[in-house]
Amino acid sequence: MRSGIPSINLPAQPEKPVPDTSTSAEGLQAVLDNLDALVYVSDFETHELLYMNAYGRRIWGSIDGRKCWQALQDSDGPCSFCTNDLLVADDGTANAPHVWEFQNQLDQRWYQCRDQAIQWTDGRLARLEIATDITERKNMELALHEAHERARAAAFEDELTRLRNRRAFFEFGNQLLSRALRQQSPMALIMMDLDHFKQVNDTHGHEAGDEVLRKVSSTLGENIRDYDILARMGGEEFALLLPETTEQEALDTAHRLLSALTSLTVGYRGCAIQISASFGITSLGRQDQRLEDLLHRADRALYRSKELGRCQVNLDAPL
Ligand SMILES: Nc1nc2c(ncn2[C@@H]2O[C@H](COP(=O)(O)OP(=O)(O)OP(=O)(O)O)[C@@H](O)[C@H]2O)c(=O)[nH]1
Repeated sequence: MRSGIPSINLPAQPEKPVPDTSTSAEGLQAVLDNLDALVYVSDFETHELLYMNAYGRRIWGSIDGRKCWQALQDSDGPCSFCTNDLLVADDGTANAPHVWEFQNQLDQRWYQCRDQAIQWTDGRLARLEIATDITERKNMELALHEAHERARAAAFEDELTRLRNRRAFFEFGNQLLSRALRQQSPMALIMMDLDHFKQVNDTHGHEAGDEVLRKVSSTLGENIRDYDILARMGGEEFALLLPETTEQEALDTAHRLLSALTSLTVGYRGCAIQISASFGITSLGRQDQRLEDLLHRADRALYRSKELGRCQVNLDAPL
């Protein structure tokens, strides 16, 4: 029966004997020198290079009596990250191969290294390393990691002002609250809302309003401590959580911030925009368990500031 595969007739070739190099030194040399990976052997104690295949010699040059740290890393002594200690057990027997990833200092490429202790041809203990270039994969991993970190940071950042956003306020605020409760240390919260901000938008336009929000944010940021949590909670409302801060210190801070904001002039397309803000303050009370307890009181104090004519600071103390 005919199969569906067309057959071709090749002219008869005279049979040539193929030399069996599969186990000869020549054959092994050909394999090692065509390998797409670095293979080297060095003396376990002196670090002198005993062998390096063509892949390695192309990148790091010939062995020439050099030590592995001279040829491969161009360093002044044995590498601080040398893995030799991991390759031999306390009783002198060889451990399982140690596999790790590492960026070479000379060519800056990433390698996955597979290290093991072996007995060299003259009987001495040696280190065998086989290293494959994983730079492309590593760069992709690093790019992914960076993108992930950026996305994470963006999820906690207010896009317009670069301050922390509401989500970040609760995330970090709850951590600070837990610590304050545990250590029974003082803490205060200031809520702040710009006055008649709608008029800024209506008079100068939304972009001018955005510029005011940015300038207000940087002014607030310049007037607080590194460990205070400042966040834009939405619109023209800001929250400032002050760890290790008493009620009186929070009052002083709020007055200082109010003064900084009322002295601020925001320039926008030839216009000088002046602003003011209302503040509400509270401090951590004995019965408080949640951030919302403080937010509720600070909001009430802020509302009072608005009701009493704006551009002022009011306090709602805990029971
Ligand atoms: N430019 C700009 N405006 C915003 C943004 N978010 C909220 N707003 C505006 O902020 C204004 C808030 O107005 P209101 O809630 O009436 O408050 P207000 O005018 O500040 O009045 P009081 O708070 O009572 O003093 C509105 O006009 C919103 O459109 C923003 O990201 N950019």
